Order: sequence, then C-alpha cells, then structure tokens
Amino acid sequence: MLNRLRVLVSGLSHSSTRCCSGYVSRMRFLNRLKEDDDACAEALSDSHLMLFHSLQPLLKQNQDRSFSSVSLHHKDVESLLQSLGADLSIIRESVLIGCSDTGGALFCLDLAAVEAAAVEEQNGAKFVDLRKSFFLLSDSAAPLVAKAQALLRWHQTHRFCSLSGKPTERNRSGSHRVTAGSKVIHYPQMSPVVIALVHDGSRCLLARQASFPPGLYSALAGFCDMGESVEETVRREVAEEAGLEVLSVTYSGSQHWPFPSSSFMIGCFAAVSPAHTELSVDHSELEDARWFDLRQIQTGLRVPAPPRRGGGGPAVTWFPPRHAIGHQLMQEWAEQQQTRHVT
Ligand SMILES: NC(=O)C1=CN([C@@H]2O[C@H](COP(=O)(O)OP(=O)(O)OC[C@H]3O[C@@H](n4cnc5c(N)ncnc54)[C@H](O)[C@@H]3O)[C@@H](O)[C@H]2O)C=CC1
Ligand SMILES: [Mg+2]
Repeated sequence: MLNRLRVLVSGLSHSSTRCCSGYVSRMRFLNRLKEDDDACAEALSDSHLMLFHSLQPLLKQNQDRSFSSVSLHHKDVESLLQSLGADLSIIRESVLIGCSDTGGALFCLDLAAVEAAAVEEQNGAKFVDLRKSFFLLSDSAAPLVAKAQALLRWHQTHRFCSLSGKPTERNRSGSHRVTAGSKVIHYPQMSPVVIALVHDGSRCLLARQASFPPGLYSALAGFCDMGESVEETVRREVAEEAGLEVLSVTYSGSQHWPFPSSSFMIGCFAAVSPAHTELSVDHSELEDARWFDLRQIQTGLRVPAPPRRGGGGPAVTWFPPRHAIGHQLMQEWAEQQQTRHVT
C-alpha cells in the first residue's frame, strides 16, 4: 500500500558524505545533513540534483516509453550552468530530498533563473506541469517528485517572517528557514486533509467537484478544522457534503498530496447504516455524488487515468491515478468486498 513504510533506495558507500545501506543508517545520515550545514555542503558536491523550472519537473521519456524525472550529478549541473553563462551560485539553492539508489544524498534545484528551452534541449527532456507529471510517472517515482516540488514551493513562498516581516534565511539542506537576526525557525508545513471512502456494506460513495476533469469521481475529502480529530473531520465533512451520518471510522493510510499546495491526506473508511443512505448533496461543494457497487468500482479502476478522449460522447467514469490515495482506498475496498463474497 501507498504509505506502508516504503524504503526509498539502498546505498552501499561508507564514506562520510554518503549514506550506508540499511534504513537506520540512511535516516541518520539524512538527519545529520539537515542539522550540519558543513556536512550538507560536502554531500551536495557529490550528489545528484533533480531538476525543475518554475516548479515544473524535468521529465524524459525512456526507451520503453515510460517517463522519469531527470537528476544530474552536481558537476554536470555546473557544466550545464557554465554552458548557459549562468551564475553557479544558484546551486546553493538546492534542497535535500532523500537518498539516491547509488547511496548519495539527493537534492532538487529550480533552474528558473536560466532559459528552460536550453536546459530541455541539452538533456533531451521537457519541463512538465506537476499534475501532468503525476499521470506520466510511475507510482514509485511520483511521490519523490511531489515532495521536491512542495519543498521548492515552500521556500519560494516563505521568504519573509509572518511575525516580523523580516527576510528569512534557509539552512544548507533547506529543511527550515530562520528569521534574519533572530532565533525564530520556520519549518515546511502541510495542511491535514481527511479523505473518506463512505460505504454502506455493499456500495461506496464517490463524488465529483465541478472543477474536476469530465468523468472523474473520487472519495469525499475535506480540510481538518483547528482542534478537530480525524474522526470528527470525517463525520463533519460527510454530513456537510453528502448529508449522511457516519457510524464508524477506520484508518487506512496516508499520503502527501502536493495540490494545490501541500496537504497531508489521511485516508479512512467511513461506515454508514444501509438503512440511511439517501443523499442530500451540498451542490456548492460537489457537482455530483453517487453510490457505486463493486462491479462499477472494479470497472472504474481499470480505466486509465486520465482516459483517452472519445469523440464527443458522454464522459467515461474514471478514478484518480494509482498513486493517489483515493484510488488506493477504492482498491482496498474492492478487495475486501471480493474476499467477503468468496468466503
Ligand atoms: N489524493 C487524492 O486522492 C485526493 C485529494 N484531494 C485533495 O483534498 C483537498 C481537500 O479537498 P476539498 O474537497 O477541496 O476540501 P474541502 O471540502 O474542505 O473544501 C475546500 C474548501 O475548504 C476551505 N478550507 C478550509 N481549510 C483550508 C485549507 N487549509 N486550505 C485550503 N482551503 C481550506 C476553503 O474554503 C476551500 O474552498 C484538495 O486540495 C484536493 O486536492 C481530494 C480528493 C482526492
Ligand atoms: Mg470536500
């Protein structure tokens, strides 16, 4: 499942600026780089940098037609910037995002200061909007690209202290910013959001907002209010949006979601009574909400996201891509239903 602990990559080198194999070693290595500016600067000089331009990741198409993000070694980024006559000091803006599969630290860098087309041409790749990238990248690659973009965005939008209005300065890894001349520290933040697959025992409830692409349905979602527990948010959102009373809430998994700015999605199942399933949809929030049975969910899960455009007919019903937690909830529910029918 999406957020069951997924070990990013393994590393084998034992030098001080590279992480060792094993999850504990890698996490301690990354934590040291967050806290020690000198160690981080040293690691950066022998690291790969995932490239962005104006928050769009650089993607290249592989021989098997799949897509991957482009990460260049520090020295290749220097060569690239030199060839474009750009200031090499922008590399200092790199943000630490994890460990690469060759064992070194992995950073990301936004090349907004140089011409996008020149970078694309030199790398045989394209800068692609993040939403589009999500549909092109594999479900193992998309989360790291999303994390990188979210951190770059956070740095771009937190250049000033919200308390004093003074400029903020980042540490070397980019794990936090400090208000100039003070000890006020600012850390990247996510907004907690619940996403709940409401079910009545044999069907589940999906909805679409007017802003969704045609035919897309997903589980109900909503931002947590200050002071609320996850269970309270689920009960409130389902009551507000669909007019239903939730009887019980079960946690499934979680996910960082970069749109429109970082949310922390908490995925749950929400049971309602099969005797009280009549919907009263809040049309200021939702364009439509409907009950789907197992067969309809299984059919929808097989439709590629987004589906190929047909010739003007009614939009086919489709669900979020495989790596979205909305998809994972539907998949899990369908598997549970199937097991119930078999046993
Ligand atoms: N990963 C996935 O599968 C899915 C992710 N989502 C994400 O969940 C998020 C929340 O879903 P919605 O139904 O839009 O939420 P929602 O039902 O809470 O409605 C959004 C409204 O809540 C208010 N709001 C309260 N706190 C807010 C905050 N911290 N940031 C922004 N607006 C806030 C605003 O008025 C906004 O228009 C969306 O950003 C969407 O991208 C939604 C469905 C599927
Ligand atoms: Mg909502």
